[in-house]
Amino acid sequence: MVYCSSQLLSTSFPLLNPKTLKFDAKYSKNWLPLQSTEGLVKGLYQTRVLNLRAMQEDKASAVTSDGSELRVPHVLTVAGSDSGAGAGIQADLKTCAARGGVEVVPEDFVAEQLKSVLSDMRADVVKTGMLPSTGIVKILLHSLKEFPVRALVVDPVMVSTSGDVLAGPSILATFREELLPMADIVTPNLREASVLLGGVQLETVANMRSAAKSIHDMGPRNVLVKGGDLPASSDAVDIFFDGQDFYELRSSRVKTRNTHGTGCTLASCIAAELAKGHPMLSAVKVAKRYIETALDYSKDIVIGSGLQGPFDHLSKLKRNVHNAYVQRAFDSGDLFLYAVTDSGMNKKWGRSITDAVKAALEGGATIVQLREKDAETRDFLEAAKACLEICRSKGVPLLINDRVDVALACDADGVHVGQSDMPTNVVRSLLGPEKIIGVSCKTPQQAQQAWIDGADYIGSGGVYPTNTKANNRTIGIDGLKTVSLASKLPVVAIGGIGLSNAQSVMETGVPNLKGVAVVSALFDQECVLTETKKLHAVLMEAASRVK
Ligand SMILES: Cc1ncc(COP(=O)(O)OP(=O)(O)O)c(N)n1
Ligand SMILES: Cc1ncsc1CCOP(=O)(O)O
Repeated sequence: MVYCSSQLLSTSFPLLNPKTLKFDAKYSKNWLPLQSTEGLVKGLYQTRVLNLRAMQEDKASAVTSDGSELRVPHVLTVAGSDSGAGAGIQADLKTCAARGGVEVVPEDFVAEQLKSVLSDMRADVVKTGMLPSTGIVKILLHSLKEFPVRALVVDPVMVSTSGDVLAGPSILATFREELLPMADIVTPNLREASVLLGGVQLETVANMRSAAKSIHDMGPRNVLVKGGDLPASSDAVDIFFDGQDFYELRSSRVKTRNTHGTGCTLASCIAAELAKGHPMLSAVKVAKRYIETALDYSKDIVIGSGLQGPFDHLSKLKRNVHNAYVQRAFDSGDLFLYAVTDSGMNKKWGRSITDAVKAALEGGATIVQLREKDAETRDFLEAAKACLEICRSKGVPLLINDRVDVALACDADGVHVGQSDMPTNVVRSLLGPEKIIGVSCKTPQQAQQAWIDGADYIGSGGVYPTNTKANNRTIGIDGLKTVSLASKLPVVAIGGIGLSNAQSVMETGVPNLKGVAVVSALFDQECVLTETKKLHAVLMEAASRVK
């Protein structure tokens, strides 16, 4: 069995002497030159190899009874880290272990590691996974007495997915008698709960409740019996018992083979929430929701061909995991012919938003904004999703007017906001660095602020009077020039612009004025396609003159 000490050391102590746990050049001397000359990646694998190598080095100097040197074979693996553990350094380690190349780390070594980490980093919460020997459990308990933590989360890993019991009778007794009484929460699945209780059958939610109670009697402050393996259950039901009340925590069962590591993940998430200071029940609820979401995001991922596959822990950080679309970077040229929709106008002419957007794209629109002032949220979202598909097929960005929530929900390319909408810096923090943000500006100060707050472009106007937006102050061509000259961001002109005046707007000659944004000139017209084509031609003509 490989009990990899580098799990404990990997992130914090890359070049440690395993005996003293101090930095020791001895453990780097053979390694660093190789690393620097070969340009190898530093990181997890380096640590693991070093630890193995370090341990082996000490052994290599041992002498056998007949006086000859006991030479332990060394394998140096130079590879990447595969978090799925099927390839890379993890596969190398497992293979070496299988072939007799790695040994279980000595208990005093684990004790030293725990001491080093707990005394130095003052952990808030400790979470345990598979503990391979009674000695190591005892060392852990001893360390926790010496360096108390706020909470101990015990994931009693005792039965493998294939059903093998990983913990022998003596370790089981230590779990029951010593580890569980110190735990703030223990999180057995059905098989582990059954093993802890001496082999009782657990087949119903009622069984799970009595198991939670019996395990609680062993001493942990809280028990979570996980019912993922409960037969004939459409929900994933877990029973949480805090010694007083039972809570039946249900989530929908995600149909996927990618469930490898859910137990470790759930317990780690509970630990993370506790470390942040959250109460136990809410930590458990968050963890359960996190698992459900991550499983759902990863349900169709295909990695490996075994019975179980890994899921994507970082799905929350990646919007729309299923969507292979990679948004291209914003280009100020996108502002050339900016089509801004208006549901009232399209309704008046008897067409859907999607038909209107299709026609505008066909006519040459280079960016689209959905400005659906009267739409119900759900209809707006549906329209946005449909238009997004159309725009993406043409490689044209689609922005949402005002509604950051709608943009996030459909993963639109960005948002346009006005001076009384959500502040631009808040929009940026919600949307992240890649999305496009436009801001309406009528003054140089607003333009300066938009730049500071992280906008990508500004919309400036109304250049001319308009019937589309009520009570909108007109700034004229001069106002547009003043704002554009002051702006560090590209500018699109808006307000009352159409075939008759687009050329005058573009001929202002301010270099960062990149195009015109229009509503009625395209959408309050019988044929969107024709009008867009005509406006595109006018803009092209103007652009050729300016050059
Ligand atoms: C490109 C572009 N420029 C300006 C506006 C106006 O936005 P805002 O000031 O938020 O007013 P409403 O559009 O919300 O009425 C715009 N939408 N697009
Ligand atoms: C939304 C907006 N913001 C400033 S003017 C305006 C309306 C533009 O519409 P139109 O192009 O029909 O004048």
